[in-house]
This record gives sequence, C-alpha cells and structure tokens, in this order.
Amino acid sequence: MKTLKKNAFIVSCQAEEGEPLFGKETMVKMSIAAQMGGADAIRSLYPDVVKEVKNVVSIPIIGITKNRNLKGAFITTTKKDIDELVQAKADFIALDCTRRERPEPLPELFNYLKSKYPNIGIIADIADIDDVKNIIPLKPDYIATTLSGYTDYSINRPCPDYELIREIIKITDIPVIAEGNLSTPLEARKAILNGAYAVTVGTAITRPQIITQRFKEYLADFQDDELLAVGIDIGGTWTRGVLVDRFGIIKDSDKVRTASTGKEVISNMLSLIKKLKTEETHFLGVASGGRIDFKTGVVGFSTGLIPDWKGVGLADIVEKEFNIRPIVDNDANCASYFQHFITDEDNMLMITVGTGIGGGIINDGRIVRGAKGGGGEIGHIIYPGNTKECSCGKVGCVETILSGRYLKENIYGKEGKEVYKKIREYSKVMAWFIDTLKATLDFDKCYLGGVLPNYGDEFLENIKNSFKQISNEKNADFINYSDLGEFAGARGAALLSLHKGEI
Ligand SMILES: CC(=O)N[C@H](C=O)[C@@H](O)[C@H](O)[C@H](O)COP(=O)(O)O
Repeated sequence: MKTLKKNAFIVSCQAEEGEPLFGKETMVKMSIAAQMGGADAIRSLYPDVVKEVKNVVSIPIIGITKNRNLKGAFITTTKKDIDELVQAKADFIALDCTRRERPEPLPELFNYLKSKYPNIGIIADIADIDDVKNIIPLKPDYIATTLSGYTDYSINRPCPDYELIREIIKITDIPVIAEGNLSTPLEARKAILNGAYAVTVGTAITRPQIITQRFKEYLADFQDDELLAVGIDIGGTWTRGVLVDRFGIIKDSDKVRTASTGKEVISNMLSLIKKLKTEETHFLGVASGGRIDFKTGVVGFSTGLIPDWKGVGLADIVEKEFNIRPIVDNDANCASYFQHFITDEDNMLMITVGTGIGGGIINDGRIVRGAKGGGGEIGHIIYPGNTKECSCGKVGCVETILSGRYLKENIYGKEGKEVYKKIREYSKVMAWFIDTLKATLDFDKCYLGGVLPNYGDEFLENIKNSFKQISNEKNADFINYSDLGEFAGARGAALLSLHKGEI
C-alpha cells in the first residue's frame, strides 16, 4: 500500500455537476496547478476525472465518488464505486464512514476493498468521534475529518474542527487527515500542530465561485458611494462628532457639552449623528469613555464621569435609529487608532489626558482590547503611595494625579513657586507611568494627547527629563505630544467603522 508522507499537504480538486468548473478538463488543469504549487497529493472526484488526472500528475491520488441522490452517506458507498476508482488508478479511496443510511454495509465495503485491492489505501471520512469509534475495528489506513459539520449529528461542531483531531489522536494511532473548512495557511498549520498527520484543503484553493463570494461578502457594506463615515466621541466633558472620508479627512464636525444624564447623552449623540450624516453615509463609529465590549457594543463599566452609563447598549441604540450597525470602542482606543492610521506606527501607546486618563495601546498593529474591553484602561493603575479616591471606586489611581482635572486645579493659569513644584511632581508621576507601561509593552512611540499639548513644549521637556532621570533609557525622544486635535477620537471611531474594527 502507498502511504501519504507525514505533514502532507493535500489539495482537493473537485467540482460537482452544477458547479462552474464541473468537467474533466478543468479538474485536470486544477490538479496540474496544485502539483505545480507543491501539493503532496490530490483528492479527486469521479472515476473519469481520476483517470485523466492520473495521466498528468505524478503525486498520489485519493479517489472518491459522490452520489448526492442518496439520502444518507454519499461519498464512495458501493463496491461498484470502489471498482471504478481502482480501474481509474486511484492510489487511495475515501469512504463515507458516517452513521447514516447507506446502500451497502460498511464492514462489507472494507472487506471487499482489503481482500480484492490490498494495495489501495483506505481513508475513512467521518463526522464525529462516535464515527471514529465505529470504524476503528475496521482498520482504515487513515481517518479524515471531512464530514464534521455535514451530518445532522455534527452540525454544531466547531469549524475548523481542531477539537475532533485532538479527540481522535487520544483514542487511536490511525493517522488523521484534517479536512473540511480550512481556509487559510494558518489554519492548515494549526491543524497539523493539533495532531493531524496530513491536511487537505479544497474550496479555499479550487472553488473560485466561493472564494469570490468570501471576498464579496467581506466588502458587501461598500456600496456604490464615496465611503463616508460619521464618528462620535463621547468624553467626560464634550461629545464631539465628525463626518470623514476614508482618509480621515473631516468634511463636517460639531460638538456639544456632554450632558449630565445618560439619557441626554444618548439623545445628544443621536442628534449629532443625524446632523452630520449625509444620504451617502453608511458607516458609523462611536467612541466612549469606559470599558466597552467591542463585540456587543455595550458599555461594560464606566466611572462616574458619564452618568448612568454602565450597561448602555450603544450599538443597539444607534442601529435601531439609523439601521446601520456601528462600531463602538473605547475613546482612547479610537484616538490611538487614528494616531496609528496617520503615522503607521505598529507599536505605540497613547495617553489621553482629559477629564480622566485614557489609554490606547497598539501592539503589533492591533488595538489591545483585552477579554472584556478593559485593555488600555491605564488610568486606573495605582500609583504607589497615592491616597486619593478615584471616581472608579478605587483608591490611588494614577488618574487622580495626571488627569485634566488635576491640571486645572493645580497648574493651569496658576503662577508662582508652588506651580513649578506641582509641574515637577506631575512630570515625575507621568515619567513613572510611561516607564512602567514601557516595561510591559515596549512601544516605539508614546503620544500624550487630550489637553496636555495645550501646556506647551516646556511642559513636555519636563516630562522627558523626568523620564531620563528614572529610566535606564537615556533617550526620551519617543515621547511626543499628539497633535491630531480635539476630533482625534471621533475620527478614529469613524475610520474604525470603515475598517470593521480591524486594522
Ligand atoms: C462535505 C463534502 O462534500 N466534502 C467534500 C469531500 O470530498 C468536498 O466537497 C470538500 O471540498 C473537501 O472535503 C475539502 O474540504 P473544503 O472544501 O472545506 O476545504
């Protein structure tokens, strides 16, 4: 019997009747292309196709037949199917080994194949672990996960089904071929690393109509228009809104004071969207302070800065009003996204100094959101020795000494010796803060945004000097003001909506 080599990459070149590439000629060309690309074997459908493919490729062929008219099992289910595939010179034959109705009993097919054609390798296509238990006594040469998700009893299995691979290798030494719904090189690699002996990929390589559909679906929200987006940034003091194009260029903007009740904040947000949104705008993004569950668009936790905010389902509210599902993200995440978008920096930290302290972390080009959206909530790191009560309920958060509130109360517009002392203290804490975060994240750039740039270059120099004093890095040039203006968060939210929240 021929064997498949370890970690083999198998390409399934199949088209059934009704599919655009159906026919020997196209499948032969597809198989040649797969071999040219380095495939270690081909999975080929119907004896007449197998025969032609065998003439032009030198790699092994797994032959199958499908009979879609059958109610239950449909991949190579009869002795006649087996005879035809052997005559066509298949090296391996895959049999449907699911627990479904079938024309001929499985043990009979196995016996027939093994006794009549001992040189042909048998692959058992299964859908779940109970199928595997059933066929182990029949001793197939390989087990393939091909039918996971395709029987009524496996419909809810994970996809790709790495879990099934792991389950199989626990109970048998028969090598497993990972097959079914593997769409990317990363997924193929993961299948092998989860224990598969070899991996088969079909649709993602050989069904252009489905590949096209996948692209098209991902781009489906791009309509025949200019790709405009409205972004709203709900901060502790101001609620700002912009209408931008795909480059983040502002077409229109407006702002209102953030209201004192959650209800009013929502009503102001909706009014702002209404005002800025044009007929052609199909993308909406909302940035808000607090912990935002990016997947559901719900505010998970918020300090008292915005009242009655915890639990508000921002995405649902906006969708209900405008019939567009918005992207909802933390305000500092949105601001840092905009900074990343403008500067192309893949490892950066943004500290936004406003009513509170916000943090936006871009790590390897992605926003760090964490499990529940709390990633980057750096203002609530406790500064050693700080006894001030924070609006979040904790004591000692660095926000209580670095926020805009603190600056306003102690530094802004003040004169005299006392102020210099306060500036020195502020710089020292900010330097500690940056150094602590750098030890965790090792970013290339740190941007200070929000109201801080209004304090001028000398203020920034103080922070940099304090950093040089406490850190073993003697260069503080990576610390800069973010000069993207007051609409950075709103622009970031709008752009994120165009990018589906990804970067
Ligand atoms: C369920 C079924 O009929 N599977 C068939 C089995 O031969 C093929 O249509 C699949 O293309 C093949 O298994 C590869 O899987 P994917 O195309 O998902 O990479």
